[in-house]
This record gives sequence, structure tokens and C-alpha cells, in this order.
Amino acid sequence: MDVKTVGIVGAGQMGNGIAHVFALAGYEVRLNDISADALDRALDTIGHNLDRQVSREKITETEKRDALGRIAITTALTDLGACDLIIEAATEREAVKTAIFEELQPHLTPTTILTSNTSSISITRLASRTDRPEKFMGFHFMNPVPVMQLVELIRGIATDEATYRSLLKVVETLGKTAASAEDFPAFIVNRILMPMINEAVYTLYEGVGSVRSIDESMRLGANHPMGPLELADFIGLDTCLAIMNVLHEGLADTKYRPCPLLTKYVEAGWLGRKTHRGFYDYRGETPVPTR
Ligand SMILES: CC(=O)CC(=O)SCCNC(=O)CCNC(=O)[C@H](O)C(C)(C)COP(=O)(O)OP(=O)(O)OC[C@H]1O[C@@H](n2cnc3c(N)ncnc32)[C@H](O)[C@@H]1OP(=O)(O)O
Ligand SMILES: NC(=O)C1=CN([C@@H]2O[C@H](COP(=O)(O)OP(=O)(O)OC[C@H]3O[C@@H](n4cnc5c(N)ncnc54)[C@H](OP(=O)(O)O)[C@@H]3O)[C@@H](O)[C@H]2O)C=CC1
Repeated sequence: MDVKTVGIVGAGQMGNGIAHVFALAGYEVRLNDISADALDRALDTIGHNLDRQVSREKITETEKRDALGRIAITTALTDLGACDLIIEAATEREAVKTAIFEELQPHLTPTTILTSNTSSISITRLASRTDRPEKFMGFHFMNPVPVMQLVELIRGIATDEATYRSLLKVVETLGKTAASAEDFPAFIVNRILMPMINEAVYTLYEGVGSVRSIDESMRLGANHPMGPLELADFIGLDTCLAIMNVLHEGLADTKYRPCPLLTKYVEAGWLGRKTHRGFYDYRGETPVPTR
């Protein structure tokens, strides 16, 4: 299937990054969110990130203008029906994702490929709730999308070869690298990364280190570009907790038990950078640890 138009559902940090890279690669993009404000913020962020690429001479002013011209925003999910490829990038909750696919279904063309950018949820289960499990895949981009090279491709039990090949081709046109993962909780990257982040939260919870000492230890001692708590704030603590819950429930092993302190932050609505408070407080000039 030759993909030309891409519908993206959810205009949060992942949705806007995905829209950015697809528009820059020449695809027509329709970006949807339930919130008109989220759509406006997404366009601002995309413009700002494209400006940065222009100032670093990665792209030209014309390429930036053309990319922005290829992105249409809409709060009506049904406007995405005619797209060749749908990428669902809404909140990491299975009920939210299933409801989106159910609402979209009657408006889709028979050839449309459905994908989810889920970080952890079973692709086979999401696919089974649609009319086209053979045309359904996990299409997992990394944050920040314009920078990170990897895209995980996850086939559900019913995904056909033609769908997989179409997505491989799409990844190539984006200039990114695909890695295939089997459909088990949190796939590859988050199966390894998220228990590390959860362990960092336990390290804080048990008083082994402070927010600063934990992050500095991993930045300077293990050469990670960000400390684990800084990275958790960057990903979103709600998303981190949702992934740990999928690992814990899906693999039924206590080693994936989410740290109670992570739960507490999420319950407080301190979700990290996106709410301006998490393990750090981002409301001032420089981030300040909250513990
Ligand atoms: C949860 C999941 O399901 C899966 C996941 O995504 S897990 C999260 C995976 N991501 C990571 O682990 C990110 C770890 N952090 C990093 O790699 C780096 O800190 C970082 C790339 C985010 C920033 O790097 P840095 O050196 O501190 O910043 P900086 O030098 O300003 O930026 C490096 C490049 O990234 C770009 N950049 C930084 N942040 C960006 C953003 N939010 N959007 C777009 N571009 C961005 C910069 O423009 C710069 O580009 P060039 O090299 O082309 O000039
Ligand atoms: N954060 C990360 O580092 C990564 C996240 N992912 C995955 O990507 C997905 C999105 O994550 P992320 O962008 O971080 O999350 P965000 O919270 O930044 O964005 C999610 C967006 O989806 C919107 N939304 C919620 N319900 C619907 C709906 N029914 N229809 C349309 N839009 C909806 C939200 O609106 P509102 O705010 O109004 O609820 C919000 O704007 C998740 O599945 C996550 O696991 C994958 C890779 C990395």
C-alpha cells in the first residue's frame, strides 16, 4: 500500500512530534485531538521545533513552510477517515484507544492501515476490537520524535506481511530505523527502560539518593543523556505508571511493581514537564527538585 495521507489521533508531545516528521517527509497530515487548545499548542510546538532545525541549518525556511502547509488540524475524528494510515497517539489508556478505533471504523476506507503508538498495550488485543486485525500494527516512536532514530514495529498475531512491509517502507522514507519487537507487554525499549526508571524512583523512595544525586549518578556514571528521574518527567509520569501497570499485570511478576512514590506523584497531578511539576518543578528559571 502506497501511503500518502496520514491521520494522527492525539496532539500531545508524541502526536506533535509524529506530525512534524511526517510533514517534513512530504506526507499530508491530519492531526486530531479532543481539545482545540491541544491542537493549537501542537502547531506552536511544531513551528518552534522546525525553527530550531532551520537555525541549525538542518532544513531550509522553504522546507519548514511546506511542512507546516501539509498539516491540517481537526477536532472531528471522522475527518481522518479517508487517510491511508492512522497513527493513534492518545493517552496511554486502553479504553481511550479502543473507543477511538471504534469511532473511526465506520468512516475508514477498506485499505486504511491502523496503528497505535502505544508504549506497552497489547497490539493483538487492540487489533481484535477492530474490523481489520490483519491491517493493524504497533508503530512505536521515541520521544523526542524529531531527534530519536528508532521506531519499534510490533506485529499482532493477525498482522499480515503486506501491512508490515508498508510500514517498513514508511519508516525508511522518514529516515529512521525500524526494529521489530514481538507483541508482549511494553515490547523491547520500555521492557528494559521502564523498570530502570521505576527502580530510580524506589532509590529515591528508600532514601538511597536525592533527586539530584540519582540523576547525576546515571548521567555521569553511566553516560545516560538524561538522569532517570529527569527522563521520567520528560516522558510523563502518568505514562510511566501506565507502562509499569501493563508490565505488572501482563507478566504477573512482582519485580514490575510500580513504586508507590510514582503513584503518589501521578495522584497529585504532578505528571512531569507537561504539567510543570514532577520530580522537578519547572515553573521557575531552572528546574528545582521537588524532594
Ligand atoms: C516512553 C516510550 O514509550 C518510549 C520513549 O520514547 S523512551 C524516551 C526515549 N528518549 C530518551 O531517552 C531521550 C534521552 N535524552 C536525550 O537523548 C537528549 O537529552 C535530548 C536529545 C532530548 C536532548 O539533547 P541535548 O544534548 O540535551 O540537547 P540539545 O543539544 O539542545 O539537542 C540535541 C538535538 O536534539 C534537538 N532537540 C532537543 N529537544 C528536542 C525536542 N523536544 N524536539 C525536537 N528536537 C529537539 C535539538 O534541536 C538538537 O538537534 P541537532 O543535534 O540536530 O542540532
Ligand atoms: N511520552 C513519551 O515519551 C512516549 C509516549 N508514547 C505513547 O504515545 C501516546 C501519547 O503519549 P504522549 O503524547 O506522551 O501523551 P500526552 O498526554 O502528551 O498527549 C496525549 C494527547 O491525547 C489527547 N487525547 C486523549 N483522549 C483523546 C481522544 N479520545 N481523542 C483524541 N485525543 C485524545 C490528550 O488530550 P487531553 O490532554 O485533553 O486529555 C492529549 O492531548 C501514549 O500511548 C504513550 O504511551 C510513546 C512513546 C514515547
